[in-house]
Amino acid sequence: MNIIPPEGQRGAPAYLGATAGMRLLDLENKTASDMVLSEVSKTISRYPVDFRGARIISGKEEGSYGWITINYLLESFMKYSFGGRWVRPVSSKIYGALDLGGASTQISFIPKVEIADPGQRADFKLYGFPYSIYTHSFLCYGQNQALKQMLVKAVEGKDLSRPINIPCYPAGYKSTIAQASLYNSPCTVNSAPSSSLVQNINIIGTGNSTQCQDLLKTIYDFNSCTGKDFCSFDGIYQPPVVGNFFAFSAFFYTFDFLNLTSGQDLPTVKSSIQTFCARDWTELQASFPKERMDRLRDYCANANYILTLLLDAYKFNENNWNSISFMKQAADTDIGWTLGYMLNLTNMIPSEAPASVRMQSYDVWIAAVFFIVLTLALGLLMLLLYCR
Ligand SMILES: Nc1ncnc2c1ncn2[C@@H]1O[C@H](COP(=O)(O)OP(=O)(O)O)[C@@H](O)[C@H]1O
Repeated sequence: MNIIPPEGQRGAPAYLGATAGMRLLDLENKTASDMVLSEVSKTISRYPVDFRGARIISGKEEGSYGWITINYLLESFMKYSFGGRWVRPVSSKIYGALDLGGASTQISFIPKVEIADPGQRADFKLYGFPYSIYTHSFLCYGQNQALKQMLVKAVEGKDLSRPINIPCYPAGYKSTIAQASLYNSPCTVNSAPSSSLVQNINIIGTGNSTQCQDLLKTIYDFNSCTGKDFCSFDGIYQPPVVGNFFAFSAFFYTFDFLNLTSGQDLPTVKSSIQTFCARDWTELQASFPKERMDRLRDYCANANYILTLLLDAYKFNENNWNSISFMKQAADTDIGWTLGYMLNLTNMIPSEAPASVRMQSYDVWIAAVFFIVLTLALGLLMLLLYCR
């Protein structure tokens, strides 16, 4: 309400889209998630805007709208050639999107090969050109749920009366967690032991990147990809990654905190994360007194999670690592699925190329030069005729 001028508020379309946190609640307790949506709808309806509804968007929508957002902001879809024709954009100029949330993560890009699984394909027609993108959203692999899965794996089969070492937490970090809290999500509930979950578990951080990555790799099911040609994990089809990517939201937050968003190569990234993880917890707190404690504790775990997700799951490697840009914004606008959602629902991106289009500045410049030359030539001709 602060941003939209009062005279524009009543006509301003407003939508609420909910993502993976609500998808999980919907699985756990549908009545509760319906109540949340109905309450937020009631509240937003009281505002003087054109509210058009609240709903949980699908993972496919979340992945697709993130991809639309970045390419819209970078103007990858718009190719208008001199002469007034729209030409097909160069596909290498179209970016892939990597989004990491709290409860899910999305990967979307235009692959080199035909997309073999229609379940992971989204088709669009934008400005007159068709696009088929590969997109997949992994529920339970957002960073909060991934770390919960990591803790479950760390305590599995251990004697819980003794302290448990957690290599993903900074060296010297100590805490006590309720056993039940590890299994209070649809992402981990099926791993709960049959005994009652009443123990309190003492955990100790050991800050070891290599062991942390080994532990994190156990949360993916790579076996279900055995024998499949193109597969990331959990048996999910994924063609080889190709082209340039933007990695945003939590990919950015974690790498920004570790000063790793300036295009560092993979060995540098790995060694920075290793050094950060090995730092003593007391010293870390003293060095970052303003940082939220839970975030400071999780940066080591999240950074290693990002490495395993990009390298082991999505199969980026040392050669194409630098095709990933870790960004928060493009064209001074925050990147995420929300802008793409809005552009789609308000039909801001036409599916057909506009019949008449504004001239691009380059074309205007050429036209101006042409006009001046023509005027001068005509002037000279008239002068010549007059003198005769
Ligand atoms: N400024 C920040 N610094 C570090 N981590 C953040 C920041 N903002 C959000 N996060 C973390 O990034 C993850 C994704 O956040 P967000 O994109 O808001 O969530 P979601 O996509 O699940 O709605 C969460 O784990 C959240 O705790």
